[in-house]
Amino acid sequence: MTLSIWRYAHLALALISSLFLVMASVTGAILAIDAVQEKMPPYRVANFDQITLAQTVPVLKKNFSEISEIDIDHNGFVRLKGFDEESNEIDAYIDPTTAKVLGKPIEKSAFVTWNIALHRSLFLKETGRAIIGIISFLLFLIAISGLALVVQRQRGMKRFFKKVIREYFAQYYHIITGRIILIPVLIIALTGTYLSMARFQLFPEHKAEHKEIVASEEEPVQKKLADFALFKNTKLADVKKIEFPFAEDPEEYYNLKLKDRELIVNQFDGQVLSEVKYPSTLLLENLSLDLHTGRTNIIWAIILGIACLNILFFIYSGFAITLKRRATKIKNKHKTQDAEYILLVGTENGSTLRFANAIHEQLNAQGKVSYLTQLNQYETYPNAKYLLVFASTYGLGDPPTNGNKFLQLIDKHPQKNKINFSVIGFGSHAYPDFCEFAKQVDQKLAAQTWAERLIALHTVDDKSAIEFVTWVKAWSEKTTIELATTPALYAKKPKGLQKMMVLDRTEVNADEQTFMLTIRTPARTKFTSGDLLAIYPADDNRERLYSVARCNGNVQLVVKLHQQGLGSEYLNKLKVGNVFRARMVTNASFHLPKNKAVAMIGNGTGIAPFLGMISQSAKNSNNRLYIGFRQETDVIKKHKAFLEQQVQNHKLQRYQIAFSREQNHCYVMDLIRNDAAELANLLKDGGVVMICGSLLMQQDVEKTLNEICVEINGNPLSFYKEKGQLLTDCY
Ligand SMILES: Cc1cc2nc3c(=O)[nH]c(=O)nc-3n(C[C@H](O)[C@H](O)[C@H](O)COP(=O)(O)O)c2cc1C
Repeated sequence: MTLSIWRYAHLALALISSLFLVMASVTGAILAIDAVQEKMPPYRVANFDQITLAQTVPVLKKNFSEISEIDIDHNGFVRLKGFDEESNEIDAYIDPTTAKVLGKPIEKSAFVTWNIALHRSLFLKETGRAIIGIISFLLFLIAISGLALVVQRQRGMKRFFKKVIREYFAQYYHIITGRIILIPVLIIALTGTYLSMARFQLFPEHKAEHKEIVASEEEPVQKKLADFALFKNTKLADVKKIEFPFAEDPEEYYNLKLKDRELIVNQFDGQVLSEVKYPSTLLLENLSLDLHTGRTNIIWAIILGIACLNILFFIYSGFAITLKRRATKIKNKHKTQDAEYILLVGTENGSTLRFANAIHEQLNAQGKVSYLTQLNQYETYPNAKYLLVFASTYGLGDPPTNGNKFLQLIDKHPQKNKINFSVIGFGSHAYPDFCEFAKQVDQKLAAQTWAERLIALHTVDDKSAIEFVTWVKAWSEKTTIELATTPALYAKKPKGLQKMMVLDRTEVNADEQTFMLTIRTPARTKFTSGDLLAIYPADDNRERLYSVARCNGNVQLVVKLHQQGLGSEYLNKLKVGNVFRARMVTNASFHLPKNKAVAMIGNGTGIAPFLGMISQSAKNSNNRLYIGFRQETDVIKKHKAFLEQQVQNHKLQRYQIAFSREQNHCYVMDLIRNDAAELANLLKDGGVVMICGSLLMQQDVEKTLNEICVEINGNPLSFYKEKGQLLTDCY
């Protein structure tokens, strides 16, 4: 229940405000760049924060014949208005310690002024300002409801920053970036709201009203300005403006506007004649402006800019999540009262509905009267013979939102006839309470006098079509209703597949049971050696990944043929000229590092990405290769010739091959041990070790490398791993 309130609040608020938020975020990001740029001119002097008025005012008085005022802006730039010794009018940034003119005041560009107007009021004057104020407040509510959703999802505040289980891109990064950027977004929203409230004078207005000052009758004597206690104790950084006395008249004073108060100061002896403190609402308004604009701190301005861009990403990913949830719709041909088969679905993100729909459609196609609905729509079904419950689990083993009332509804609507029920739980072993809600439903139904369990509870881990088919078979057998048992029919079809063509292939090598494929991808496909080719051999969501090399712009891979191996048998059936559908997956953690010495270590098919990396290497690269095979075959002879060529081209420093089943058999570990000192040195000097091939080989290689590193370098391999000097791609 609580989840749904937060979710609907979060979504409704986002829907209402999204258009305005897009505009405010884009203009906000531009203004953040402007805030950073504003600080670029070198008008802020060194040690600005340490300079006192006693160091500034006398110097300025000496160098200018008349000063009307100085302004100190949020960048720490000091602007002086007055006249110089030659009576030229001055309005410029100056060095407060030397009185040197540094530059002319910078006017904001027309584009930035336009942006500010749009950001503050949408060009709608007061109405626009009111809208923006409301949107700021809505953003605050969105952030709070988002925070509540993440806390619920993570099962408590303490686990707020714990690992998020990745379901798909939009969902994952909505949460990940949301957690990081939450504080800046809350600050933007709160300060924006406060500024709008201040603008509409919702706080008492403040006017600095000084008491009446009576000038002394005595002839004033000018003390040294540098000796004024006030000037000595006041830092320039705490001053916003000083209005200078117009003439040497006892009734003319310094008017000092500090950050928190305003002072009237006697120009002859520096006495404070009147002091008015600003109210806290005004101080808060100034703080809000600093925090909202980032005008006082360049790093904060950058964070605000990133937060604005992130709000745009939230809008995109938030709507992507919503659309995904609503992707499958429920369609019924028959009425509830007539239905013999009642299918009830408990889903949060819609995938369970896809499975239920597939069964619903098959039943309808066979002329059965089937009715599909959500768990919370449960009622009495006068004609029902079969009840099928498809239930996912969320939170702490809780029901999904559309099933949160179901257990109570079972008590509320006892059925009149006997009904055979079957429960299928959808969940994930990544969570501790696997399919907990489905288990509760199964037990609750079993306790009803009208209900008879047809088959035991079945569970489906991570939307597995294969596990779902186990239930399909069991239910079909009991009911003698034929249902499709091909997993592919229930699986989500992978998206974004591209057509690829086989350009070349070798025969399967009899000893190694390996073969090499060269494949052409569509022209604009981006990939490099070390990336992965993803194929879907059964046209379902079962994916098989292969490490590839990029050779002459084509994909090259070495495949080990496994008996009844889904992926390898599929690839083995491909002939030159065949076209199939697949996609390239970027594997950035296994790309060849630039400008680093690299030791490539692998066995068997693990050579594939290395062949591409070597041919893609720059001349005189400090690469070496240690590779292990069973026997020397024709394909390996070809590899050898290729490697020889690369050594001559200075793309590979050297290579060594170990054959485990040749006469003087040796393993890749032996090669490593022989080169122990070199490899230890390579790691010590910041070089990288890349391992590709079997997991068993990886374990042995890491063990050997660890021994070498401890012995020679005095550091375990984990020391280099943490520094990203060990890259692996093993299977
Ligand atoms: C935030 C969250 C919490 C989850 N909690 C559980 C859980 O406690 N137990 C479980 O078995 N599965 C849990 N799951 C996994 C889902 O039940 C599973 O992915 C299911 O197939 C989703 O079905 P749906 O797309 O129909 O909502 C959770 C998933 C998410 C996103």
